[in-house]
Amino acid sequence: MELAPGPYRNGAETLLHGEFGIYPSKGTRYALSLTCTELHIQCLVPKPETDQRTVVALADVVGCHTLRSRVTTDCAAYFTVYAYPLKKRKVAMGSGRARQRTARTFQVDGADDYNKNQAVAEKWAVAIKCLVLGVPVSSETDISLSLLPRPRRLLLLLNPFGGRGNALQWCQSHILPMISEADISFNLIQTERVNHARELVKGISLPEWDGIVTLSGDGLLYEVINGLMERPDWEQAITMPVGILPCGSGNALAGAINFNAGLEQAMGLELLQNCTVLLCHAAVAPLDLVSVTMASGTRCFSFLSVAWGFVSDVDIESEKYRRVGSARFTLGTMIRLASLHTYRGRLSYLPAPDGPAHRPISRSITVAANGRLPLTRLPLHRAVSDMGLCEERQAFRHCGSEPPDDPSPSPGSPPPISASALHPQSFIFEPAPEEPIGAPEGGGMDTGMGGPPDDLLVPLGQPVPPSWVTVEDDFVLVLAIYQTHLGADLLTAPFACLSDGLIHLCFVKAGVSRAALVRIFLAMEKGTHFEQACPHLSHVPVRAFRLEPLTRKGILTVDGERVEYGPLQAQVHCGLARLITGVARLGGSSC
Ligand SMILES: Nc1ncnc2c1ncn2[C@@H]1O[C@H](COP(=O)(O)OP(=O)(O)OP(=O)(O)O)[C@@H](O)[C@H]1O
Repeated sequence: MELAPGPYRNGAETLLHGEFGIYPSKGTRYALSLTCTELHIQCLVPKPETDQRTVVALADVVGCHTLRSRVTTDCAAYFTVYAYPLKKRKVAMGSGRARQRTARTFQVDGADDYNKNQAVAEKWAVAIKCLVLGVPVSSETDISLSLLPRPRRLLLLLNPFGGRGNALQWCQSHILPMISEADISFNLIQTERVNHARELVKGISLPEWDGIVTLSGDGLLYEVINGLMERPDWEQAITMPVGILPCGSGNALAGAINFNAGLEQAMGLELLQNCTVLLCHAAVAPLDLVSVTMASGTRCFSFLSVAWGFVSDVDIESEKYRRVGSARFTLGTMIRLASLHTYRGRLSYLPAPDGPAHRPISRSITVAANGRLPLTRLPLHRAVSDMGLCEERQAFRHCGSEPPDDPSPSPGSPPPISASALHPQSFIFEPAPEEPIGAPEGGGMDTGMGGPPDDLLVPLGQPVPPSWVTVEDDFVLVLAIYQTHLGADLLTAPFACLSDGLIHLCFVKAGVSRAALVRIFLAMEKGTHFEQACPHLSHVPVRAFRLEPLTRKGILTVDGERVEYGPLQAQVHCGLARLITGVARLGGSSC
């Protein structure tokens, strides 16, 4: 193998260059070149008639493993690159897209000595893994194992009843194989009831985890965020990277993550695969949270939206059509359109000054009277984890023990995940003993909720400050949204960013025709609804708002979860949480 420091193609620096065989070997030889973004594979033997080159985008790669043959006389070493490129495929109703697993195994055989070949294979594997994880590598870098961070440990929380109830099946068939290839250690827990995830995260020992990932819709992540914020050490807890693998029906945050990564709008399995690939890439970005306070004094933290009127009506009323998946919203929309309601209310808001708001959050650890963090370390029994798998692979990789006859996992076949690893009853978790568990009806929580002070708000009983704007009117809908997506296929606020410090207050006033409303929602799929200049639709970027329903009955939701009906107010806290987005941006990091 030789290092080729010069530019390769399009000015991209070549980090590594080498000539290898392939497994299974048929005498074919390839030249491999690795740049920061791509792996170029050029066939050398047999010589192709044209300059045929396969380019693997590292954005589609999730991991790379080194392998050794069981045949002791084989002194070659091997490395396998796992990638999931998007492929067009024929589906029942036309054509769709899906990611297709490719596992290419290269044979390093330049030396007569296994150890020398192994060193080369490891160098390639480390370089590829560094690039996938966003660890900076250049042609000057001395590539060695020490560059790699230790494998991540993720707590996976799966709601078996989210969406159409596919989460467990998709987890086994798509998620676990991919994250195992990415060397992610996991502990998978199936939630058993409402607020179970919330209780779990209140009791975990933070240093044991590099992230908490929900496998469901947005509701489960809402529980996780609020569970973290309920902890006495919330300031520390909320810096825990959180992620979402969409198995729900709305999947709004997953839609936003997909959009943030520059990927084409996706639904269902394609969205899940996109988000799992991004999860493997580890990059974390700040995420705005909005503190919502209700008349009862209940306070909760929201990452998505507050909705009243048409949107919350459809969301809650369509719950009964859950079995049809995301189509429940289309069905609910048609039904709601047929009996369009208007709601009288008072909407007050503090307009945002021009430009994004990046107010630093002061963090100070809440310490108990004895000077220690007021949390007990609790046992999380690891009956549902991949520990066995990881240890096996580790031993195989570094000691060369138990090498397989066939070092290459056959393309398309995921690594073996034991079905018993997914047994629904196989974990025990003790909730934090010092705090009462459970929340008031409506998804909120008691006033003991931690979190930063809402310095822009005055108590709900008092008039809003004079700098606020108030609109009293009949509304068809009021939607405060802070992410781009209201559902995986609803690009409601295309201008929103994960941490712009803005609440995008959107409202539609009474008088809008049904046809105009349909046009707005149809255009929302592409995010072009504001271009229609509908006079009834308004958008104001704000820092805080107060909503006072003057109609006696109605539905209010926070992140799609129903909350108590009545006045509420909210303020944004810029970048309070951390979201696994998989794409490195300025100010981001890795989990
Ligand atoms: N085992 C369980 N049984 C019943 N409900 C559960 C269970 N686990 C979690 N939940 C609750 O299910 C609710 C809905 O879950 P979630 O929002 O994640 O899925 P969804 O509603 O299908 O998706 P979306 O919010 O994207 O529409 C959550 O509020 C959560 O509290």
